[in-house]
Amino acid sequence: MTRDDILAALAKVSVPGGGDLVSRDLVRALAVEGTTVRFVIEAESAEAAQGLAQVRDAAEAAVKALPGVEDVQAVLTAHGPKSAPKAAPAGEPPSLKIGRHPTPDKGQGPAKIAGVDRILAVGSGKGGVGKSTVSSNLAVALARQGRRVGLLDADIYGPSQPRMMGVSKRPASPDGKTILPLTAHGVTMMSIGLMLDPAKAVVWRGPMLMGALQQMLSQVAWGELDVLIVDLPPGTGDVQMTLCQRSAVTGAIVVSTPQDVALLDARKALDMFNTLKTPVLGLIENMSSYHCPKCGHEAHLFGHGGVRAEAEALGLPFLGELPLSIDVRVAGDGGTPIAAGDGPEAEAYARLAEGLVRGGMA
Ligand SMILES: Nc1ncnc2c1ncn2[C@@H]1O[C@H](COP(=O)(O)OP(=O)(O)OP(=O)(O)O)[C@@H](O)[C@H]1O
Repeated sequence: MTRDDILAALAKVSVPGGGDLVSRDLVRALAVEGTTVRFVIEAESAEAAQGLAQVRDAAEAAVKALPGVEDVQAVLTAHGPKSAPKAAPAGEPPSLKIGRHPTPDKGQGPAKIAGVDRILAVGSGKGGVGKSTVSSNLAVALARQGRRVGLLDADIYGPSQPRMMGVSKRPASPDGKTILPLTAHGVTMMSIGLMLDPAKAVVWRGPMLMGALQQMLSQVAWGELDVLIVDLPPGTGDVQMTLCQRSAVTGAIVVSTPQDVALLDARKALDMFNTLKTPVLGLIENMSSYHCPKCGHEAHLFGHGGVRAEAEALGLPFLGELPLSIDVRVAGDGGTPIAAGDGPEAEAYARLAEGLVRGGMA
């Protein structure tokens, strides 16, 4: 059983309004693991998604009928805001030149992004604590709650959102100036990883990357958004400074694991946001607890509760804890964030998103 076999089966599933799942380009993040097949059907709008429930059932049945397939999981999602621009056809290079020297700050102060109500920066003191995973899942969880959400991958040194959100198309730039973002799992998204030839990116120097970040902030046509989530690079560097000084960032969220070493670094990130006068909206503990899938025993591999205690000590809100789970990694690697499905991890993200909406942060 290959991807092509599965796509051939999905091409036989008709869609209301004409065509089939493949010819209408509705299948995303197709993943085959052993005898399990996972994919996402992404409708053009929330209304269209409602009418596709039967199509999803038919798609699952069609794939399940293939020899060698035992389990099929199809998730139905919708594009975000109706006004979201259409993506460029696959492979079409943008006419825009990305990457240039940054323009000097003329002292005009932080700028708002037209149509965007709030900008939330997600940072971490050290790499690998799950900042990108939290950013993408939080974006998807908020979109599932009806918020209009954008996700900017500002991790210009190692962009991971295209992989985590299952997007690889190049964004279009019809006028050579405006960049049209893409849509995935109900989230409007943009990443420098979508604009660059990966082989060339590595030879870029800092200033060129900073110029590219400025372009992403000022030239992407985000449309109307309740919240734009910005996935920062780890640590405390130029990107954080450029973002907080040039854009009207509503606030920052700092992600940490519970270990002491991670917390030590998280404090540095908190100090940096203080220096930049960006309000810290709260802390999140990732990789908090682990439930053994075999026996259900709960373990705390990196400790537990350290981030909550740190937030209390600093007088900052503690926004929530997210479990360590292999499914979170597999989902992220497969291009469908775990928050797009059901289960305890998706529920943890839904609770986190609810808290942010209740607090007026998203
Ligand atoms: N709660 C979790 N459970 C299991 N795996 C996780 C969890 N959170 C993140 N991961 C995995 O840990 C790895 C690092 O996560 P991620 O890339 O989100 O971290 P990051 O802090 O953004 O790192 P970077 O420094 O590379 O930007 C990824 O493989 C991700 O799938």
